[in-house]
Amino acid sequence: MDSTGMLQLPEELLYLWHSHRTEVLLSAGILFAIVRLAVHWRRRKSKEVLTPLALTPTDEKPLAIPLRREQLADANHYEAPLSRPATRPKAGPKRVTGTRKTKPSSNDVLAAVEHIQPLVFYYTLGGSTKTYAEKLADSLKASATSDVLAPEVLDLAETEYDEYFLSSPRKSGTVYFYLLVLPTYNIDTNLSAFLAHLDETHHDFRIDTAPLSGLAGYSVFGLGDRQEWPTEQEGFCTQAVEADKWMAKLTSRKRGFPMGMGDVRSDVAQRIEEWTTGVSSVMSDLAQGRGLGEGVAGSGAATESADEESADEQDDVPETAPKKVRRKAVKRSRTDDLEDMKAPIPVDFTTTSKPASKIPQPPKPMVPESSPTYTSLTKQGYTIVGSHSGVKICRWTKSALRGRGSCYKYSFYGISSHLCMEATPSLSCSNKCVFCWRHGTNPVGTTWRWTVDPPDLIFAGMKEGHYKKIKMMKGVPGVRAERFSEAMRIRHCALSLVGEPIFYPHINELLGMLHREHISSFLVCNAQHPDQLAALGPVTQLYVSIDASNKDSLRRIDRPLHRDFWERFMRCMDILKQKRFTHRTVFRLTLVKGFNIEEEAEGYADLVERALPGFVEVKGVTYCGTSTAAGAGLSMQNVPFYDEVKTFVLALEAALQRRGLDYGIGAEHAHSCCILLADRQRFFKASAGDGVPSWHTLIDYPAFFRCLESGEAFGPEDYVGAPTPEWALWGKGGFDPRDERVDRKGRPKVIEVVE
Ligand SMILES: Cc1cc2nc3c(=O)[nH]c(=O)nc-3n(C[C@H](O)[C@H](O)[C@H](O)COP(=O)(O)O)c2cc1C
Ligand code: SF4
Repeated sequence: MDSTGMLQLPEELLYLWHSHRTEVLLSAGILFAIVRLAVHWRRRKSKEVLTPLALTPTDEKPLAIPLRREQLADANHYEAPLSRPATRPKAGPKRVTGTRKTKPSSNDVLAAVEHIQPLVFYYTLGGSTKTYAEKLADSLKASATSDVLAPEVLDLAETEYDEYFLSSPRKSGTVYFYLLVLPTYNIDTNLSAFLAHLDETHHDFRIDTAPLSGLAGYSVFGLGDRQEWPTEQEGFCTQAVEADKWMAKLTSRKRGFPMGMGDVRSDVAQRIEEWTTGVSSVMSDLAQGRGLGEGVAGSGAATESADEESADEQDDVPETAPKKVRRKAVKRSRTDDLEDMKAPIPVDFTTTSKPASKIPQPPKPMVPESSPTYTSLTKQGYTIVGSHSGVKICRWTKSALRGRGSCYKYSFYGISSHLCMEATPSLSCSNKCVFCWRHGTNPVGTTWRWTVDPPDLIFAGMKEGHYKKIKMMKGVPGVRAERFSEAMRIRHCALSLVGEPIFYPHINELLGMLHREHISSFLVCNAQHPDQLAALGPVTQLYVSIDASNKDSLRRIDRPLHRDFWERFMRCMDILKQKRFTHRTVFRLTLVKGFNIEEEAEGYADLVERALPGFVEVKGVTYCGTSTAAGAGLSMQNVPFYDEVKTFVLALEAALQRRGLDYGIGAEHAHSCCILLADRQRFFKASAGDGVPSWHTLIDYPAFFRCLESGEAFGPEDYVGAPTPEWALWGKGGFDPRDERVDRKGRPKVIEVVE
């Protein structure tokens, strides 16, 4: 190229650029894009190779957890509750993935299990706890089977807590039941460290809330010294109580049997023996696949009394309203015939003499399973027995099981509420009292027009229903082992739940069955069935509800279905006067402010003069808040204060004395707003020991059964019991100081003594 050509080259290039620049730029862009895509694709490929595919086996070791809980992932334990993220979580909203895990129920845990392995843990300083733990183990060993193996005994001082108390031990086909036998020391010991470990495990946010839920169950027994630490508030067995509390949380309430407690200076041997029997039977139940109880894991389904409505006892309340009273004019049969009644024959309780219908209707069940009444009653906690009877455990029974006091019948007559069954053989009644607890769906009537269940079926069904409900209490916190064991033998029956017990044609046979099993009977009737009252056989204590002192008041408050209700009522007074020689008779007055208190003391005194009952129980009404009550114009305003009940009782006592009747105040139970007047002639007498006269309102139950079995005639004076306890006398409040008093939330309450 010459020099001229050289000079023209830039011009040529510029010309070329101007004429082809679009194509050049486009081609360069495409080339660049291709290169970028190629680079990107290569990078992605290399990334995928670095991360193994899900579920692909890898040789990489899992990250070690730099904490003291490594063994949680150990194959000998249930799944590790710790889950630590391998990478730092990104900031931003938390994303939750995966499926919701349900907690294993006791039955799930037991599904594939062949044996129960009891583990006995103990702690000791002085040696006594070790001795009892070994005795326990020997006893369990003696009764060991292929289902419930002989126990292993472990000293907590030599046990790795993490091995047993961080997750449930696991062995194929075996599930463990922990038995903890613990003393209490108010000084720092290894036991304090053990309790701290349980506390820490429960509060450790990294650990599952119930890491020991894989256990079949657990139970704790405490040894303490009552001489130095008389009550739980003062320190008796507090460390065992604490262990029980933590174990309940860690196992998700798998308390298999209530906590037992024994005093090393007195009853420990007996208490631990009872507890051993209890835990053995629970383990056998578990081995036979019966689970820990009904309802929920650990039988904790039963309502916790501390949280429960503070409804007062619901006994002795009569029936609610019928829509329409249907009179069945069957001729009144003689009560003597009731005993022999085998077929369901309608019994007429009225005094009308209408001829019977030409075409008799076949009797129907009173409360069929398909009826709304059945649903309503079972919802309220009643167990329906057969077709017309019911049983329910009352709040006092639950309270007594937890050592929190019995009902007023304990203070007045010596009935421990945890030994008491509340039942009725007739859910139907012939009144519709304004203060009735039932919610308006109950059967009512003046005649028995339903099928009649045989008494043995009723008796067996009542007991079964009662024990079933008691058993449901075994996992409830605070239930005392010895009371739970005692409760498995019914000693008293309050035939008063709802309805009218003497409505049932075979009431005497049913009473006979109770008495043959040495179960005492308290029967409450509504003073509307004089013939049945006259024919009533032996009863330990016979109540008649006296809800008013005159006809108008009675109509207003009881709203009776019988037209001749007042005549019936007065006839019952006369029958009761006769019965005072054979029966321990009681007037039950329920005071409703604005209905039956004001200016009625004189009228009630007249009734007492007519019937001469052994006792007059005066009780303020308990407001049930139902629509029935509201419809009758009842509100909290109608519930008298205890002071008002006291004022009334003093007025009644004075009115009785003016009539020359020697009644005095024998006992009180301020908590139930209840006061007892008693016939001084019969129940204020010299004590066997010191000869000093005092009130004797308690009942000698063994003497009652002896009288009954002797076949001789006997009266209420033949089974008068020991003196009324000091704390139950007038002015002392009536709360047994040995029981713990708590408020509605279960917190200890200061005892207010009424002076
Ligand atoms: C220093 C000391 C403190 C105690 N503190 C309590 C206590 O607070 N509450 C209790 O109920 N018993 C208490 N006790 C009683 C023991 O719990 C009881 O004697 C138990 O049987 C001891 O068990 P061990 O012999 O296996 O160590 C205490 C005993 C001692 C020696
Ligand atoms: S008498 Fe029995 S059923 Fe009635 S409140 Fe007392 S414990 Fe309960």
